[in-house]
Amino acid sequence: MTPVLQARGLVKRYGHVTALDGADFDLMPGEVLAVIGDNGAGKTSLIKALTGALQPDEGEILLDGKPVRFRDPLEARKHGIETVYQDLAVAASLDIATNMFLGREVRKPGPLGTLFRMLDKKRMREESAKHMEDLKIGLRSLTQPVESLSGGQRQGVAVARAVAWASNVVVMDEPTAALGVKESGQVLDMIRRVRDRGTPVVLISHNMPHVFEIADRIHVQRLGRRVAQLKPADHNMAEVVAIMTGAMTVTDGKAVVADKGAAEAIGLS
Ligand SMILES: Nc1ncnc2c1ncn2[C@@H]1O[C@H](COP(=O)(O)OP(=O)(O)OP(=O)(O)O)[C@@H](O)[C@H]1O
Repeated sequence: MTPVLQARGLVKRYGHVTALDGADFDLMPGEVLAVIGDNGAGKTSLIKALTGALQPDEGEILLDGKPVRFRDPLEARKHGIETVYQDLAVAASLDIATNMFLGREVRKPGPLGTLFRMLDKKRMREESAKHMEDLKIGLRSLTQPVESLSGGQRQGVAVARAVAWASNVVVMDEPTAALGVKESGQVLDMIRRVRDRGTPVVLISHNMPHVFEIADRIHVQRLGRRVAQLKPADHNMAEVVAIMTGAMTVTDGKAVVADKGAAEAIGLS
């Protein structure tokens, strides 16, 4: 099976700091792939390179097996790759339907739209309502401003927007970081629905229980490169954390102690 999105040997240097040091990446069709790693492991840099927000110094990116180069996030979006950023890029004072169509406004048909640039608010509301329903995001009214929503509902709007436009990949950077238990649960449900719709999801997360709950596979990033690809069913959380920190490595699909001192320090071995 050809990966939907792939990277080979990505390198990104910031002066003396090497954020990406030959990073590989593979996202398979229809999966939720969690990207985990310690602080500074290069998760954000990897995701930025894959979504056009950063230009790698070396390496290549392939979409459906074909080499691509995204000069900016807009170009990645044109290729069906949508990103939900941690700092929720929703416009708080605008209503939900307008947020869904931000940057992609639908104009009225005929001269009202082409000459007078009038927005087709009705159509945008109807389409937004359909997307919200698809993802089971229960909102009373799409004309309420986003600032009147709870954190989880705002996240819902950001996710729904990404999903609505993503034809290939949805990338989410810590989507549950700022949310409570119930709201996190709703976002995880939403991610499942996106996957069930057939769109693969890349999820950066520090939250190991969430990763284990939702991911089909885990990409472990360490010191600027991918050090393991795992299935949550094959490992327990302690092992995965040990691999993330370098206390263990994966050899022939099995986690083995690589650094005895570090492994003992986290209660393994
Ligand atoms: N714009 C930048 N200028 C200089 N150094 C940078 C820049 N962006 C990232 N870095 C450095 O590159 C390394 C990787 O950073 P990156 O943000 O990709 O890691 P991360 O795994 O996402 O970390 P975190 O979990 O803390 O967000 C770090 O050492 C970081 O300080």
